[in-house]
Amino acid sequence: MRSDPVVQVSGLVKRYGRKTAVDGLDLVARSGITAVLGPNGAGKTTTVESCEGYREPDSGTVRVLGLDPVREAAALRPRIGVMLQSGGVYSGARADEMLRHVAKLHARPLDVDALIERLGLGSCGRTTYRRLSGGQQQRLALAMAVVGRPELVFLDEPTAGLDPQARRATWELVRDLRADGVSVILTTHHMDEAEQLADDVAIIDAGQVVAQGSPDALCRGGAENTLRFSGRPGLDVASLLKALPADSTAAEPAPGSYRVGGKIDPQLLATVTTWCAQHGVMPEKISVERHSLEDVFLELTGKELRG
Ligand SMILES: Nc1ncnc2c1ncn2[C@@H]1O[C@H](COP(=O)(O)OP(=O)(O)OP(=O)(O)O)[C@@H](O)[C@H]1O
Repeated sequence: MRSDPVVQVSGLVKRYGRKTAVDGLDLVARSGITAVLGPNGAGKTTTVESCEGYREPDSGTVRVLGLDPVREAAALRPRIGVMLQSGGVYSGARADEMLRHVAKLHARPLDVDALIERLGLGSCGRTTYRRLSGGQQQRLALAMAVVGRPELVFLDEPTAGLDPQARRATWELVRDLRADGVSVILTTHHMDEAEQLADDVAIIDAGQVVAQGSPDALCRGGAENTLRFSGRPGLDVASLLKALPADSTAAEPAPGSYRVGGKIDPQLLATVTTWCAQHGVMPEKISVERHSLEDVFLELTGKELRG
């Protein structure tokens, strides 16, 4: 059983003028890493900013570490770390100065030099913020969010625009945070990032959470999977289909290559092999293809991640 919620959002509504950005959203995040996925404009940033206390809900409630992020901001701020997509940094300040300054504001900061090294920022300590590359600015923002050893960190697209090496370094840091007992809420457009890092994934579309669960559960649940096998060409797929439960599909997309779609469970596998046995077919290369998180995402939202 995972612990008490670190974030609890109930019926959150947030409008910008006539645009409803968040539309009665419910979200519970527990300790560990929670990834928030959704197409462009789904309401991820608005939701996260409401949790950070930057936006006041039009209705609904938000609790972060049990506190109201707007009314109890003073108590909450020292306990959370926030990585913004941009801004919040004086562009003339040096990278290392800024990080040391933020570290001093906290009682038990991380070792600044180790953090700089960890994120590959060693070469740019004396560089002013405005002269850092986009990826370096990104990593500095991450360092500033975590240096105070918060209980909970919000990371908004922490690896957007990073090269593969910097992405991996960021993933390692996020995993270390979890190992240290820090909870992480991260928004991302990268399915592999959610699959690699998250204990829990919430998919947001049109201002609501449309699915939530572990990456594994999301891939297993709801979405149908595919069973493939090889056999001699020209098998009677109509006969196979008759043996299968309703709502299944059976096809021979290429000669001798068969695909069965539907709820693939041990019973269905037994039905297929029994049918093969009855028809003197030796099924070869039987495999079950699980849907990826990306498949699940597309199925639920009907949209590509970058819309
Ligand atoms: N300050 C604002 N004023 C007006 N509309 C806004 C504002 N901020 C966001 N919106 C609108 O609210 C909706 C939700 O935006 P939000 O930034 O929360 O989505 P998102 O899921 O984070 O998107 P993205 O993946 O593109 O960052 C969008 O339609 C956006 O255009």
